[in-house]
Amino acid sequence: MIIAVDGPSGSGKSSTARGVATRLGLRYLDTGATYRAVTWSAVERGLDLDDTAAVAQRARDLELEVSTDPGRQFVVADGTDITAAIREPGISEVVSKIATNLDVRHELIRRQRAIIDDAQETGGIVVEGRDIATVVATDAELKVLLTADQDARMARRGAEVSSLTADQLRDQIVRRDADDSTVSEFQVASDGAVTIDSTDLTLEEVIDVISRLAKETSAQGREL
Ligand SMILES: Nc1ncnc2c1ncn2[C@@H]1O[C@H](COP(=O)(O)OP(=O)(O)O)[C@@H](O)[C@H]1O
Ligand SMILES: Nc1ccn([C@H]2C[C@H](O)[C@@H](COP(=O)(O)OP(=O)(O)O)O2)c(=O)n1
Repeated sequence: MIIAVDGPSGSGKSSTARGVATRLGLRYLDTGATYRAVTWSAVERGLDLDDTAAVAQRARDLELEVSTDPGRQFVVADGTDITAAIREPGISEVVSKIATNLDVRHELIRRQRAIIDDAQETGGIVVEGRDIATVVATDAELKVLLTADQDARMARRGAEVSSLTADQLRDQIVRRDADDSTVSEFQVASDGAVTIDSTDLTLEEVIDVISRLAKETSAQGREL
């Protein structure tokens, strides 16, 4: 089984998807981490992030390992553990430049699909990002568009990274979503996707709803 969770920044995709995977005994893939890893590597090498060909070459050359264990997340790039480094505000500020590079997307989608294929042999995977239902795994059995209103998303991110100024917070949520929307459709539900508005739901409630939908979907599949 593949469960796709897409949505804007701060809607709760990572925490919800990880919670659902833990509860249902599935693997978990944070596709945003792959874009962050390429960003980290390009910055570390001092590449001009506007040089799309050079950054795309970096994406192809990068040796990347992304954990799919929902209980033990890590990202290793060219032998360096960058699990914490990719969450730094400096990476969040520029990651959209890399995520809007279509050659980078091509390479990372290829890698994401290989990880998803591997996970199918162990029962399935919850995959979260921006384009999972529409591009990466269009055959996902369950597709969720997770939303929350802008104020809730900014408040959540602010609570998570207390050092951010109001301007930085707005940049990370509003400006980044606007830039990312130019290459992926994650503001409107695609065909067959269920929209869950998490503004007034707790994390546990969202995990409950998606887990229940997954069980229903899987039971329907067995009846066919
Ligand atoms: N339904 C919810 N209610 C309140 N806080 C939430 C909810 N879902 C997630 N959060 C919190 O909001 C923050 C951002 O969530 P995250 O999963 O990183 O979002 P995304 O992956 O969509 O950017 C985290 O601190 C998380 O614990
Ligand atoms: N499938 C995906 C996943 C992430 N991205 C982009 C969108 C974001 O700007 C970056 C980082 O994604 P990530 O999910 O880590 O971002 P946030 O958790 O919302 O801060 O990558 C994408 O374009 N496609």
